Amino acid sequence: MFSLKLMRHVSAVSPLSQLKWNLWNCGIRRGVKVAVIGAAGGIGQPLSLMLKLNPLVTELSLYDKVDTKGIAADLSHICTSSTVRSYFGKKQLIGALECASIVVVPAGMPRKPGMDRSELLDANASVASIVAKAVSNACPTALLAFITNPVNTIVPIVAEVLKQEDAYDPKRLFGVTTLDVVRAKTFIAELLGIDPQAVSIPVIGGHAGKTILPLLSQCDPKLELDSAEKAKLVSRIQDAGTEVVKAKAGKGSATLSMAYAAAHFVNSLLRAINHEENIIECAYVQSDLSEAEFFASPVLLGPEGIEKNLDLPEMDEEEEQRLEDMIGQLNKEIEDGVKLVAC
Ligand SMILES: NC(=O)c1ccc[n+]([C@@H]2O[C@H](COP(=O)([O-])OP(=O)(O)OC[C@H]3O[C@@H](n4cnc5c(N)ncnc54)[C@H](O)[C@@H]3O)[C@@H](O)[C@H]2O)c1
Ligand SMILES: O=C(O)C[C@H](O)C(=O)O
Repeated sequence: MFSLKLMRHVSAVSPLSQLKWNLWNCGIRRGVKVAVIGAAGGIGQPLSLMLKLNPLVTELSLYDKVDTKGIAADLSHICTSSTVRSYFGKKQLIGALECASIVVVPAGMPRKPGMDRSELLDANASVASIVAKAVSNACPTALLAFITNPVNTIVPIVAEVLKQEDAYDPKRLFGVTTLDVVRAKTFIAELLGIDPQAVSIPVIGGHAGKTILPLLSQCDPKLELDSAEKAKLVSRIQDAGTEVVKAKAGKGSATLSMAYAAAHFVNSLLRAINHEENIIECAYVQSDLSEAEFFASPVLLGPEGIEKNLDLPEMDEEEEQRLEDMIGQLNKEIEDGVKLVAC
C-alpha cells in the first residue's frame, strides 16, 4: 500500500523519477520474471507451459492482445513454484513487462503456404515496434528475445526503435534462430543414426532461406558427405520452416518445435543470468563479424546478455561461397527494417 501510494506520488513528479522508481522497486524484488508477449498463440502457449516447468523462472507474465486469463488460470494449477500472471490488451502491456528480466516475443502473424517470411513484415513490424517502445519504458534492462518473423528485419527494427527511445543496448537484443540449430541437429542425427543431443553444429547468418547457413564442416561428430549430399542437407535445413508451413496447409507454421527451441534459448539466458559460465548459443545479434550489421553466430552469454560475440567458426570453401551469396539478401532485409523506422 505504502509503495503504491509513493509510486503514484513519484509518477506525478516526472517520467524519469517514475523510471528510477521502477528500477529500484524491481531491484528489491527477488527472482526472475519472464514475460511472454503473444502468449495466447500457437508458440506462446506451449512456450509458456515449458517456462512454467523451468525452476529458474519465479514469475511468468503472460501477455497477448487477446485475453490470457484462461491460459494463466490453467498454467497456474501446475505444481511448480513460479507465479503466473495474466495481462491482455494495450493498457496492460506495461504491467506485463515491469520488472521483467527476460522478454520473449512470439507475437505476430505466421506464414501461409506460398508466402515468404518477408511478406509478414507489414503485419508484424508494428507489433515489434509497440513491444520495443513499451520495453524501453517498463524494463529497459531486460534481455529481449524476438521470435516474430521476419526475424532478419524485425530485430533491426527493434534496434532502431530502442535507439529512438535512448534505450538500445546491443548486448541485450536477440533474434531467436535456435530452431535452425535444433533442426540441423535432428536431421544430422537421423543421417548418422545417433542421439540428436550428441550433435553440435553452428548455424550462422539469418533466419530466412539461403541466409540460414548450417556449417556442416564444423559438425561434431564429423560428417563424411560429398558435395551433393551436403547441398541436399543444407537445403533441407533451410527449407524446414516451409516444410512445416506446407504440412499445416494454411493452419500456420512451426509452433511446437519453436516452443521447444525458444524454451531452450530462454533457459540459456536464465542460466547466464544466474552466472553459470560458458553458455554459448547461436543467435541473430548486432555484429561486426561479416558485412551485415546483424548476423547470427555463436555468442557467449552472461548476466547482462552478450558477454562476447565469438569469432566466426571456420568454414570450408563451399560455406564461404554460401556466405558470400547470402550477404546481399541479408543486408537488404536489414535495410528494409531501418528504412521502415526512419520514415
Ligand atoms: N524465429 C523462428 O524461428 C520462428 C519459428 C516459428 C514461428 N515464428 C514466427 O512467430 C510468430 C508467431 O507465430 P505463431 O504460430 O505463434 O502465431 P499465432 O497466430 O498462433 O500467435 C500469435 C499470437 O500473437 C498475438 N498478437 C498479435 N499481435 C499482437 C500484439 N500487438 N500484441 C500482443 N500479442 C499479439 C496473437 O493474438 C496471437 O495470440 C510468427 O511471426 C511466426 O512467423 C518464428
Ligand atoms: O517458416 C516459418 O514461417 C516459421 C519459422 O520461421 C520457421 O522456420 O519454422
